[in-house]
Amino acid sequence: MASSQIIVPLDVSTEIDAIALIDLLPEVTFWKVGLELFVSTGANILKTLKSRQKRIFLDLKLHDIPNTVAGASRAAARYGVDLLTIHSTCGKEALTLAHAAIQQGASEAGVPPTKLIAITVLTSLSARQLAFELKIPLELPDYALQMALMAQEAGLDGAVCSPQEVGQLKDSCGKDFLLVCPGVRPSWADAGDQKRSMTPKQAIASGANYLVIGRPITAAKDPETAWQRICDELGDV
Ligand SMILES: O=c1ccn([C@@H]2O[C@H](COP(=O)(O)O)[C@@H](O)[C@H]2O)c(=O)[nH]1
Repeated sequence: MASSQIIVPLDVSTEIDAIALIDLLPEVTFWKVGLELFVSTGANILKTLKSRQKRIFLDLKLHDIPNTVAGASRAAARYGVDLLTIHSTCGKEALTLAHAAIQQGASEAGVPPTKLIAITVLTSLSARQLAFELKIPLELPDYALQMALMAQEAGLDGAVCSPQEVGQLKDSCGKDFLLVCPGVRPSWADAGDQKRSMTPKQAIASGANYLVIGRPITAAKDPETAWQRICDELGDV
């Protein structure tokens, strides 16, 4: 296990706060830019991260009709980001077009193609919510698997899932299908709004390629110590 498998979200609303976090945690090599920061400040932060040789997960969770997600994916790929998210519930046609648009955007910009990964079931949802609020009749792990398989058939590079489903998805989708797990919580951290958590060590042992760990680090009294504690706990997994 390398600390390079941990992605830390920049869930702040100003560029100043984002840069303060990046400076505070120089050992973090992979940062996530999500909706709060991107909507608040635009794409400038991507240039800042690139100028510091950081890897970028652009977590925009695209969800729209095929033509629109394709346009947005093409535009995102031109930034040369490493990962981009789209909701699997856009459907297979939208996923396929978005994936093709990324190849086009990347080749126009002369950058390596962004890996497009599909959100299966948000880690903030419980099995009960999936059944009673979203009216999905499948059991949650089976639904997450079906979403991942559809994304794989559409040519996507991977999926986002909770650590609780990652083992089953890895077995079914194979080792080359990238699995990124948010909803990761060390035993000493609050779950907050995450409903299907596991510890970092359990998530990696179950097959996650990358872990997204935010508040246990960024909202800690001492983020550097929290980061180091997580790296130490992962040790030799
Ligand atoms: O299913 C998902 C997809 C994305 N996320 C994002 O990951 C981080 C998690 O942050 P924590 O502070 O560790 O809870 C956050 O940016 C989410 O937008 C997710 O949690 N679940």
